[in-house]
Amino acid sequence: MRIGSGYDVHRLVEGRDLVLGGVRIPHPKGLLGHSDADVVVHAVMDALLGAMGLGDIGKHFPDTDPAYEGASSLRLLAKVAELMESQGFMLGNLDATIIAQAPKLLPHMDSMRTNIAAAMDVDRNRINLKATTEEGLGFTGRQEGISAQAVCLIERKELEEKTSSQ
Ligand SMILES: Nc1ccn([C@@H]2O[C@H](COP(=O)(O)O)[C@@H](O)[C@H]2O)c(=O)n1
Ligand SMILES: C[C@@]1(CO)OP(=O)(O)OP(=O)(O)OC[C@H]1O
Repeated sequence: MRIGSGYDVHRLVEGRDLVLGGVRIPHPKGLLGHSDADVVVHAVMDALLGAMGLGDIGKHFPDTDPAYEGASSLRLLAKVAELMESQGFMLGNLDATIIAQAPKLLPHMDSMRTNIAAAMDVDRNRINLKATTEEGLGFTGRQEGISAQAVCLIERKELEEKTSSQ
């Protein structure tokens, strides 16, 4: 079994859509980035790549590559899931926290969870998402940006198959 952690931040600006977990959320500002800047999906990808010992998203999807301009981060997550498959790993579970003073994310959590599970082709019960405000403190509290953290466990597929057949 291997553990990975991920962290990402994007700045909130006017004139951009707010996309979190692949859900377009109504808000006066959106996150700035080369891709759709889906900060929670970025943290999830970094956790998975970290667990595999394969670096980070900047290494796999450089922000200098026009191919990723405006890219759906869920599509990049699907590529990371393919990489996991090719390396012989499966997801144990993953848990992520979105740190956002606003908007209220609870009503969108279920859709985000469904999207992440679908992009990875795993059961929803392996994914947990949470949100917290920063009680008005710091850059997230001032609504200058949104950050996200993720941790995951992955396991070698043959090990899982052996255990489940015992
Ligand atoms: N952007 C957010 C932040 C929080 N939530 C939900 O509210 C609960 C309480 O948050 P606190 O920061 O006051 O502890 C939290 O557990 C989330 O369920 C949210 O929906 N959207
Ligand atoms: C996703 C990528 C690639 O488009 O760009 P951004 O959306 O800017 O995101 P960031 O977390 O700053 O860097 C990772 C990049 O690989």
